[in-house]
Amino acid sequence: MRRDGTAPQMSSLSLLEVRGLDLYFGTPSGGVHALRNVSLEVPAAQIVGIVGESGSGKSTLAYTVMGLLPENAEVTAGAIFFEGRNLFNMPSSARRGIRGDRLSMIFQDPMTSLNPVRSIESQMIDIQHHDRLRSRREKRARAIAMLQRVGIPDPDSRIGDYPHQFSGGMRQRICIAMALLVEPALLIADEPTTALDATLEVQIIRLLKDLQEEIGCAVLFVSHHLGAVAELCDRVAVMYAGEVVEQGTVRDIFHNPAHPYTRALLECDPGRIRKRTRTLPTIPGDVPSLLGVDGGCIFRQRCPSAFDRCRQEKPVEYRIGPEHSARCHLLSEEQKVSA
Ligand SMILES: Nc1ncnc2c1ncn2[C@@H]1O[C@H](COP(=O)(O)OP(=O)(O)OP(=O)(O)O)[C@@H](O)[C@H]1O
Repeated sequence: MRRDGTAPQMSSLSLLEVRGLDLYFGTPSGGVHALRNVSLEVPAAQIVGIVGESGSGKSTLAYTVMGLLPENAEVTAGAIFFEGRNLFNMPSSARRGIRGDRLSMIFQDPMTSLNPVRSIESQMIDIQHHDRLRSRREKRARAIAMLQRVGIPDPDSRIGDYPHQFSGGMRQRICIAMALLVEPALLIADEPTTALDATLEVQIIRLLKDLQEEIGCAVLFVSHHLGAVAELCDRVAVMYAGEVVEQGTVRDIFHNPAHPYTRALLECDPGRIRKRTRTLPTIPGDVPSLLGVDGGCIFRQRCPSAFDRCRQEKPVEYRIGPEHSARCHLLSEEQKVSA
């Protein structure tokens, strides 16, 4: 696994490539090792889900890609390539440019991205500031058309309203409209439906899928909700306590899970996926502390199949299929992904 920041060769078609990422948060109790050797790819125009229990590092990964980490975070290894360029080697002005233009994000709470004291109109015109060819009038017309597309009734008159004048579901639709107005190559959606009721969630998931197909952007979709991931995504990465323990196509993960953690999530109650239960099933035991993580398998304390080697040695990534891999000693040495 390359962790040196040299450009990727094997999968040069991917829009986003996260390679061997290690990240710590400095805290008074010591360094929280929140991401460990995380590698992930998002091919152009595909939807990749990241699923895992609370504290597994999903949001931290999303914020690292966006370049929106808090001051106590430090990336100690790895690289992130976006459209072939290492984001960590760019000046911050170039990174900001990419963030407003090629990369967009929607958050769990719409008010994270909406300014409560500015009208939707001024915020939607502002977000198009990279576009120097269109006039303000044209930008307003584009904003209205996008509001219409995401299902805001009477957008012509409502565009002048303020965020508090819309319901939670409508606010999230407005955030989606704003994020897609710049026609990003990659949209990062960090649990965008968690604050909504189940009916609204279904509507927002369908809207995201339709818009992704229309615009042709890729989506990195962070979620607790296995059903939503199964419905929306092409590929899935399963995270546990700061590591990607398994990744593959939706079919690989939901029909042929290889890692005991993924299996535990699915076997707890397979009907939950169908019934659209919105929280991840609870599996016995607790997520381990990320202070002073040792060299063994991170899942071993909760793993029904753990054996001696799991305590002594961290599993490498084993290839199970063309796009399917997992980090577990139960998988044979012959399937090891070449280093
Ligand atoms: N600013 C911070 N300072 C210290 N530790 C942090 C900080 N932000 C996150 N962490 C820790 O990093 C780990 C990963 O957190 P993260 O929020 O990325 O997980 P998550 O999978 O997104 O969880 P959730 O589903 O609850 O949002 C957790 O142990 C968390 O406590």
